[in-house]
Amino acid sequence: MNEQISLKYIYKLLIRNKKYLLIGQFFTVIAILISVPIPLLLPLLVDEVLLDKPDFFVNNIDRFLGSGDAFYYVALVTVVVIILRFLHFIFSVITTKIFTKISKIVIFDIRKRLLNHLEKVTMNEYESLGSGKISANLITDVNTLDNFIVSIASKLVTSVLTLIAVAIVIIKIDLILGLMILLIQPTLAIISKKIAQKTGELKKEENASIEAFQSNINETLDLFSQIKASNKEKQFFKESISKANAIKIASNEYNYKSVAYEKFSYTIFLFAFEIFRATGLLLVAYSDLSIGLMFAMFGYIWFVMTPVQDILSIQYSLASAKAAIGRINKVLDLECENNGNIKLENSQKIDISIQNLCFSYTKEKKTLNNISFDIKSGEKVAIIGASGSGKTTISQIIAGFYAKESGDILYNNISIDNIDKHSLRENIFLVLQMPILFNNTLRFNITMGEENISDEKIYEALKIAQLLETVESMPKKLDTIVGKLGIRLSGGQRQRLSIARMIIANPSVVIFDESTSALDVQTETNLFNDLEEFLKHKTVITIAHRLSTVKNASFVYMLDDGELVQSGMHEELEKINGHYKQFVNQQLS
Ligand SMILES: Nc1ncnc2c1ncn2[C@@H]1O[C@H](COP(=O)(O)OP(=O)(O)OP(=O)(O)O)[C@@H](O)[C@H]1O
Repeated sequence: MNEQISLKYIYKLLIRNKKYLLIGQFFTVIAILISVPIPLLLPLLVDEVLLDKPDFFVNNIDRFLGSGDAFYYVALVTVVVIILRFLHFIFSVITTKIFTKISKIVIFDIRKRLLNHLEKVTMNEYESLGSGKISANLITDVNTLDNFIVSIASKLVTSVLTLIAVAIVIIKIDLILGLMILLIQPTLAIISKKIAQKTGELKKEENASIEAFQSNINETLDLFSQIKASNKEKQFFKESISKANAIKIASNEYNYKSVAYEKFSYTIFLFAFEIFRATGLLLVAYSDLSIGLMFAMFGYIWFVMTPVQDILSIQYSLASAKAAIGRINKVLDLECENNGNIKLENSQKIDISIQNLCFSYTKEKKTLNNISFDIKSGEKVAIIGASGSGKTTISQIIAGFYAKESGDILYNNISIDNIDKHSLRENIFLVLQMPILFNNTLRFNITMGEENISDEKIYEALKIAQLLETVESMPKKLDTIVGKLGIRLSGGQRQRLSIARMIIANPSVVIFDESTSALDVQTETNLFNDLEEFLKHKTVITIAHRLSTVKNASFVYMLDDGELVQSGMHEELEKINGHYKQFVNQQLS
């Protein structure tokens, strides 16, 4: 069972970097020790220099550096404060660097684990989530975890230690003002977080309206010619205008309310600050708190703002991290391909035996029901049947894309369960009806990124695939970029490119799944003539609707609604009243 991602798992990954964590925390403590006294230094000069009550600072400066006037003391302490601030900056950068590095290592581990898992999941399982959700898990959710890990690794310890150190200092200076600081800041931080949540909701509404507009306008523009052809421009653009209007409303709400909320939360802070200031003044008037220490306390109220907010933000990022972990685990829950240890040697002769094969995409309906037949090595067979009868499904199961539900498929008498799927797919090549191409060069698409295939070999494959002239007429030839999903090539060119890909792969079993449906009959005939020599000793399974495409097959299997209803040679089947005869008659008529 795959270990799920959890907070404990993240902790385990973090602890693997124990050495760096400890170094990071060490620099954190130094940074805190440097920063905590800063708000105290200059205000103390109010008492010691301006009010002429020399104490710790002035006495020590006099003793070690000599005495001077007010400018001398103020300048000296200012320089010290600036140096401390600079050192604090340096140590903060060092700790940020260390903790960021640790979090990136942990996040890379998680992403790598997800990718390693995805590589092995079955097609059925992959389709249950879909590419959109999976890529959101890999990008957005893992980024959420990244933010969380940076927060806990760097901010948690820093903020807690800073607060403890400051609490000790401020309570020692004055109990009442100290407690006020420790109470005011968290309360204000909670209020402003709540307000931020409200703003967040408005922002979400604005984003949703923008997304709705974007998807609407994208679709409208993508299908512009179709819309024009149906004379429906007015209707579609009216819809786009109503989506644009929704942005106007949502955006207006967000923009003015977010500013109002922000100002509201700042005003509350100012109220609290004024009360705090008044308390400070009263304490100076009615207790022994000095004016300098009062100013220092004004500094500390600002100083604790960051650690308090950081601690609160950890709490919020914990909640989003937990949700992200839940979604990420859905990817890890996807079942892996049942991969066996037996490797099929490359280009060996393969006898295929399908035995009582059953398969369903969904619980409601059986797609393939109890199918059995054998294909001997080197045979040329055809699988035919009405649309939706299960031809593509069976070919994809034979090629090891989908896991069977029951029954078995034997390759040279070895069950598919015991075969290494990589070696299986190296021997069986499925040429699809609608090949999907990478937005890359023709060369990349034909070789699938393999670099040690010569151009000569590629041109040879293109010649057999009836694509040589087309490629040679392109200005950049093999370096031509085919566009997203191969948009710059016609359907027939894409199919022929996929056949060239198959020729380069040189498998022992080739499955043509409607792979020449977009070609005219003449090009198709030329293609199969030129392929004849290449396919001579290979097993060929052809799936097609056109009689002309399957007529070269020596044996025919006829599927109907997921069941094998007829099998035999063309000549035999033609004579029997049944599905095949019906198929032929339909084609002839
Ligand atoms: N990925 C999928 N998820 C769910 N159902 C599917 C999926 N692919 C195919 N089906 C369903 O399985 C049945 C068989 O589909 P299949 O593509 O194997 O038929 P086919 O005989 O190849 O059809 P065609 O000749 O139209 O290509 C159909 O009812 C189809 O709707």
